[in-house]
Amino acid sequence: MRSPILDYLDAIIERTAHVDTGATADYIPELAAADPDKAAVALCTVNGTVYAVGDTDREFSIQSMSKPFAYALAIEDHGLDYILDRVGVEPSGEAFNELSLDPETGKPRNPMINAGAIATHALVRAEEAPAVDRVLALFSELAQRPVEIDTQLAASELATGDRNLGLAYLLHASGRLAQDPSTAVEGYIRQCSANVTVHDLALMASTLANGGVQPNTGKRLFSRHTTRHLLSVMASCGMYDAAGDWFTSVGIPAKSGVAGGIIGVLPGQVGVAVFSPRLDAHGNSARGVAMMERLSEDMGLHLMEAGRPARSSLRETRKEVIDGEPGTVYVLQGDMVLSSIESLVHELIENPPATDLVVFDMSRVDEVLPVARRTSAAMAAKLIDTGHRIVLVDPEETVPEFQDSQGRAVERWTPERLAQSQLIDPSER
Ligand SMILES: NC(=O)CC[C@H](N)C(=O)O
Repeated sequence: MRSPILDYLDAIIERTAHVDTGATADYIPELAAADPDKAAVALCTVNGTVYAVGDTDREFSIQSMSKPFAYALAIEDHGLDYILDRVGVEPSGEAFNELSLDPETGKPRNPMINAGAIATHALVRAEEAPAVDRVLALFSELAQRPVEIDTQLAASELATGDRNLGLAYLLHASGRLAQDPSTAVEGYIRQCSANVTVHDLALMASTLANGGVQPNTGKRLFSRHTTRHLLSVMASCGMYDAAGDWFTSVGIPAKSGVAGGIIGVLPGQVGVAVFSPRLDAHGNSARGVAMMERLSEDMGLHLMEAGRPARSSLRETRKEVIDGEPGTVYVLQGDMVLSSIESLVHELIENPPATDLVVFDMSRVDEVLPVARRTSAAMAAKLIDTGHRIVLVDPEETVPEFQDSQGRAVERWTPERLAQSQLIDPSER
């Protein structure tokens, strides 16, 4: 049976087929000659299954979508502070190939524009292998297949690469380039000429959605922290001078390339990739943007969407006689996140338990985030200080080492112990 997800992606291709504005990149002769009507879309959730439709076998150069991955590699090589000292993270509001550095710091403004990407490429450790080989090896790990350079394309871009060379000399003159200009530009252009499909890109993006772990091989390629940092930079700078338009309409971290690809990442959920070679004035795929807008709208990808308000974590409150003593049982449920712990604490403060014995039944709780643990430890201390005896029923050990914020251990019961000792006060039912 064909997956309805594939049928849905077919519909995305169909519904955006009429978008034929823009033109293929003309400053790289090989790209100018690309078939402009090719189109493909793919998605891959953090579970690792790729759904791809359209011209899915079509290989095209990764171009600027290589920048985020090379940047993450440089961070893993040197640590974030070292890289931040050399390349900024502020959106430039300028075209991707603008000949400019931040006038105050002399640094490239961010790693997603060419100035920052050339500087970043030169920062990738190259003692054991050329930086571009390490970047290619990384792409291959991400895509689960050997990714190779289109050498004809690389030669074509090098031949017309004056602007990037100009940028590299500018960086070099301000002491901001770790290699000599022509080596850096050649390596950077080869990095941009790696050939990929939307299938590859969806896997690459889903690794970022998955916090840096390739979902199928289980291999950690970037730390969680590097991944979070990278996605933040993609959100603010990934679409160049269209970053604001993009983030308000599509609302996910993304990166485009001048061959017509765009990747987008919904953290924790999914990586998406689209391909269509005609570019808009910002150098982003025109139909690709249209596809992404539809995907975002239909699948609710926008990060700023408030979503369903978090359900209260308090399922019910019961007054019971437990072991012959009156007690109050709070039955909690779901994930304990900021909003749910806040609603519980609010309830405990507005309607303090009337009994000394207070039981928190956490049998239905899935996960307790650190913020919820801290807040509940502080709340527990207040309840103990006001004379309450606290019992936790937590068979799944969602908080294995829970104590109140004064370091006092709280009592733990099994669900059976609670069930046996319960004698529900009929007047409360
Ligand atoms: N936006 C892009 O994809 C630009 C990449 C291209 N290789 C360049 O440096 O001009």
